[in-house]
Amino acid sequence: MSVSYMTHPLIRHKITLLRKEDTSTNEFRKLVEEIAMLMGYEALSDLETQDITVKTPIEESVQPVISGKKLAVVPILRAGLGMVNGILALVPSARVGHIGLYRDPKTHEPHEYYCKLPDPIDQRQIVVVDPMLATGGSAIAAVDFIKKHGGQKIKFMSIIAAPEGVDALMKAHPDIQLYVGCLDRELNENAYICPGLGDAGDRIFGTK
Ligand SMILES: O=P(O)(O)OC[C@H]1O[C@H](OP(=O)(O)OP(=O)(O)O)[C@H](O)[C@@H]1O
Ligand SMILES: O=c1cc[nH]c(=O)[nH]1
Ligand SMILES: [Mg+2]
Repeated sequence: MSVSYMTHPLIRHKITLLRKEDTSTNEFRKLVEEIAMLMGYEALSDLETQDITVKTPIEESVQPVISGKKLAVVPILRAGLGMVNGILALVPSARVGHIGLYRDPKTHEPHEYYCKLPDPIDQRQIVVVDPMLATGGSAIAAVDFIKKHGGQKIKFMSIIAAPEGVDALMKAHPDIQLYVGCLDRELNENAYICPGLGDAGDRIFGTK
């Protein structure tokens, strides 16, 4: 598995704003979408293209376009939903799958409550999105599910990750490509990322 950590100042700047506890729900949502788009720009640099013939005012020419139908964005609900439009702004014709998981507050184990993927999935480039990679339990369960349904080319994008989550995901799925906006220090006793940004789902949807 390859892990890429974002170094672009625009991404790092927006992640800093995201962390502030007085960032409003509205602002938080916008930032998550913008960061997803900027990270997507980096993560999709090897996206498949196909050649088409276009007629310019001067002449006919063969030029590349994105094979958009071949991409699937798969948010892990709920918080991953906040990143979807950022990726769709780059590849509007991408398909969207959904994986519903919540972390048990006591055991921190992921529980699945919804799954729907584009069919067929085996030839698609899949980009799983979730702003937080903490213990890695949710990410591992999501990739397990995608592979069980035939997904093979998998990228995973998280805005903030803990070292524990990166290690666990690398161990469980060494074949995927991971893109991390910022690697934080550690998990606390409640398996929250420190310094982190709190509960991403609650901050995106204004719950709690
Ligand atoms: O790496 P892990 O330890 O599994 O933690 C990360 C997961 O926790 C959060 O979801 P949460 O369970 O809070 O659900 P929500 O998005 O509905 O708030 C987050 O969005 C990840 O999916
Ligand atoms: O810090 C964390 C850990 C898991 N989920 C979150 O939303 N935040
Ligand atoms: Mg949450």
